[in-house]
Amino acid sequence: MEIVLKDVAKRFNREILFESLNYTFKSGESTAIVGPNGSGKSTLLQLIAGNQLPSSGEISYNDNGSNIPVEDIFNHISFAAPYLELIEEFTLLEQIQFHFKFKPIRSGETINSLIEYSFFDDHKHKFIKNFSSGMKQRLKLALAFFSNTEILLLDEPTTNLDKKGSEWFFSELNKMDGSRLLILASNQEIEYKNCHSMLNLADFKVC
Ligand SMILES: Nc1ncnc2c1ncn2[C@@H]1O[C@H](COP(=O)(O)OP(=O)(O)OP(=O)(O)O)[C@@H](O)[C@H]1O
Repeated sequence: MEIVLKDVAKRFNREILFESLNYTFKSGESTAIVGPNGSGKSTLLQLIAGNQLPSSGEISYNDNGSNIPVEDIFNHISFAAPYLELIEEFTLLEQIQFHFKFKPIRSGETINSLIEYSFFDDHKHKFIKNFSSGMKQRLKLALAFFSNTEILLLDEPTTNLDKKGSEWFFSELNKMDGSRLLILASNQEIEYKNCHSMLNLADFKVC
């Protein structure tokens, strides 16, 4: 899998976040997207996920020589971010079952193994609306890690996680399937220090 950004620019009204962005993300590689607050890290993830369109330029997705249309890329992506919502009216179990109706679960894993591995055993029937912000973030990450998708997008992954949650996150990140394509947006070096490469949006800011 390759995600190719060709001359990508994004602006909101008169504010140009970045332009002339040329970059190729590849399977088996992890890339950190860094840059100051407001430089467009989250926006770039939204473009890559196909949730927003670039103002100019092109994003293409190539899987072993065949092009994946942007409207299908959702099937290949797991995306965890503090601003992406869970379904508050669901219980934990319902949320997980619902998620895996759309994305296959990783080989060898089950809903129960996800619950156990992510320390949710005592919360199976608790409503998402009653989860703490750290529990919600841990659940979003667990759903992304346990989904059998080629592309993993993470935005500020340790937001709201306590020490145990952060340790859990880093151990899961370390044992991630090496064939996945990881893009991690962050302001915190501890989150992205093990990424193979870094894309600094400050380098693509219009002066
Ligand atoms: N839908 C929108 N309409 C108008 N402006 C927007 C919209 N979404 C984002 N922006 C603006 O784009 C800029 C980049 O926002 P973004 O959240 O992508 O930055 P970021 O690098 O992720 O920031 P942070 O480090 O604070 O998380 C900000 O100035 C933001 O206000």
